[in-house]
Amino acid sequence: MLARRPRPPTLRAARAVGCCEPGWRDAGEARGTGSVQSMASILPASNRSMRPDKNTYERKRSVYVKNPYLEGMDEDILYHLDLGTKTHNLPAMFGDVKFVCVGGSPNRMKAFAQFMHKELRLEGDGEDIEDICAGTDRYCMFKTGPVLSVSHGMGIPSISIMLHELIKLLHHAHCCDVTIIRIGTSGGIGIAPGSVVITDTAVDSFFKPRFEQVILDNVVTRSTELDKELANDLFNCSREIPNVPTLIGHTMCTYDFYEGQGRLDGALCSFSREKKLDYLKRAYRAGVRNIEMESTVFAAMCGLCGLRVVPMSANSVRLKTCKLL
Ligand SMILES: O=P(O)(O)O[C@H]1O[C@H](CO)[C@@H](O)[C@H]1O
Ligand SMILES: O=c1cc[nH]c(=O)[nH]1
Repeated sequence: MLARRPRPPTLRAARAVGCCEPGWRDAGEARGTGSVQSMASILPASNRSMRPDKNTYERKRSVYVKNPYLEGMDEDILYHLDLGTKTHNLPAMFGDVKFVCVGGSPNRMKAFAQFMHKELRLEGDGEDIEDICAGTDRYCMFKTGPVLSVSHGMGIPSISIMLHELIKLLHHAHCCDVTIIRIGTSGGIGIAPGSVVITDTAVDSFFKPRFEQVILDNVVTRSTELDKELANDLFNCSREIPNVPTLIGHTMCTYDFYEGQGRLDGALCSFSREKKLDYLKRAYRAGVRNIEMESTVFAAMCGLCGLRVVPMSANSVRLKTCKLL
């Protein structure tokens, strides 16, 4: 581990990522305990290079967009966030953002922002924190100090629309050295219910570390490389938290909650219980410890645009350890 730089005073007290705070659970999903991670301990710590252009902390790592058309545009409207470059002063509103935490549900992300507000000991109780995207009901966004908490809905298409606009927002706001963490739920494979999986590799349904984006009528394969040092930092933080089993493992990202994850209780099911078990066991042998629905595109897009990125999910159990024997 490389030597840490001194932390900004506003963040010294940051204790973060409260997955077990009120609002963490969605109706209908049985989930166990979440985790509380120390965000203070994962402040920009390294001078190691990272995609896409080997920038270092000493030189500040900007949030990139990779779209030659954007620069020539008179105005950029972030439709689904209800924000824009002409209607809002994005640098003033968001220029100090250092951490972005995303998750599927609006209530969870609001509860998380309120939790962070208290952890950072900011003025007031944070209960009246406002949804910055209230003008649209697509996504919710809350800001407390340097932490942005954003909902992304379910699945790759939903999170990818949000990420396009979020990344442009961070770029327009001139943010640098931004860490992004998905604090989600997942189905665990061969691990204790309620444990938290910090993803080291996001894989697709074929257990491959890739994200296939259809662009026009081409399939473009993108890397799902994650920030291993951030994953290790988060894991080290988890050691400070009793009673929340935490591990680092591969996360499988599927396009569907039911058939895609081997569920027998969807409206459609064309495979046997044995086939399901065989698939989940093969996933386990490939290093997969949990399943969710966003990690590959999250890794691919954020990695390409210069953010430190890691998905992290608390899990209910899809395949019990005893079934692996
Ligand atoms: O808990 P969130 O963040 O919504 O994520 C998980 O839960 C949803 C399915 O219930 C999928 O989006 C999956 O990735
Ligand atoms: O995608 C998901 C999310 C939560 N739990 C699951 O089993 N799968």
